[in-house]
Amino acid sequence: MSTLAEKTCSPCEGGIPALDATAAEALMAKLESRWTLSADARQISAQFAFRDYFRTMAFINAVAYVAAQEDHHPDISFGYNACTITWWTHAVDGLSENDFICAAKVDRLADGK
Ligand SMILES: C[C@H](O)[C@H](O)[C@H]1CNC2=NC(N)=NC(=O)C2=N1
Repeated sequence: MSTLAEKTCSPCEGGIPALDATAAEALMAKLESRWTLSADARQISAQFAFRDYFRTMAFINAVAYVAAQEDHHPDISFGYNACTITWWTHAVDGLSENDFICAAKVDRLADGK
């Protein structure tokens, strides 16, 4: 669906502004509809449901692999058969394009594309 998934994260150590709500909303349109933008436009998150604990953990490990490759790391919460992935860029205390690149890569993982 998205060429965002073909991009690579840029190292981010701050010094740039976070995306504003308008820019974040424009990038949201490139992600699958499972993603929601927080009310303050500083985070995006999505929930993923699975049949069992093993499948949930397998997906989380795949996301962790993407995070390690991109050097950009999500917050992840999980239970027996679901997990929530939240992306934000600590260095800018809000969203950067990196978050959307990683979310698009997670969409690709989840949808087998
Ligand atoms: C240099 C490197 O890009 C930074 O330390 C990265 C590591 N992973 C990161 N992950 C997230 N989510 N936000 C960051 O600001 C961040 N910084």
